Amino acid sequence: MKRQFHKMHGLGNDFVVLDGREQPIEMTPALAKALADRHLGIGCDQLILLEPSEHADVRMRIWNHDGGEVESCGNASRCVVALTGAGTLETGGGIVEGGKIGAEIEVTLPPPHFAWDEIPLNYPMDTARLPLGWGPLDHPMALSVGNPHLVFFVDDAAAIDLDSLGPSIEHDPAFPERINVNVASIRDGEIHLRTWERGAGLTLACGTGACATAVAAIVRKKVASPVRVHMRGGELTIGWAAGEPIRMRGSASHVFKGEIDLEQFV
Ligand SMILES: N[C@@H](CCC[C@H](N)C(=O)O)C(=O)O
Repeated sequence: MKRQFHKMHGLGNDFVVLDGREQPIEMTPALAKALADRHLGIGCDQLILLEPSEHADVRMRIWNHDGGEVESCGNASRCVVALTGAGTLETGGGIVEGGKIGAEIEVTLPPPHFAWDEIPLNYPMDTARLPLGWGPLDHPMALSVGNPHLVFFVDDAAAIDLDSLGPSIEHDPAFPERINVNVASIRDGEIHLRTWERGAGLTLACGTGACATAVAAIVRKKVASPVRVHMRGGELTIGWAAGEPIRMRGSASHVFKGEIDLEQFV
């Protein structure tokens, strides 16, 4: 049976969104990976499935490009709010609130976690400044904004060879659920960010990466809130104060609507 899908993106971080609220869809890692494949499927960084929720307007489930199901996706949260008009989303990373502000979408993620076992790390460490390093990258902050992130501050994020460092950091045994890797530079009070995403590689933008990096930069007193975060695909504005949820504002774009026979992929 053919199913409708929406191709969307947030700053070039692209998604295939399927709606299983009325007619359920049985998603598997293999099906998600096949649909996300840019040669053999529709192609996307993350596959998003909408389901009914008892706790929010919509349940949003997320699979990475490699077929692994994960907890949170900041850019997709804005896209789902824009697509459905939902005010609340149930995600594996908690309830996300969202709404339209002018031409942009603002979503609010639950407060970040800094405890080593909540990120999670494999053993206790000072998460504010991990005693670890990989080549030119060292002493990152580790935190969870619903999903796990490392944030490295460097002089020039563009000069870091993330294509080779990203995979080894993502798969380091210190991180039992693997990890998203952010490298950031601060210029004129604003953040310039590149993210190696767990399960998706180098993307044009990462919403939760921008949130994690803004939180880390505010904790280390490198910037004030709200802060502008520049990525290759565009900009986000992130606001946060200790103990509070994280506010992220930016665009959400609908590219096209299509139909696909899911049976052909199983
Ligand atoms: N692109 C996303 C994050 C998607 C999930 C991430 N790769 C993970 O594995 O946690 C975003 O915009 O936040």
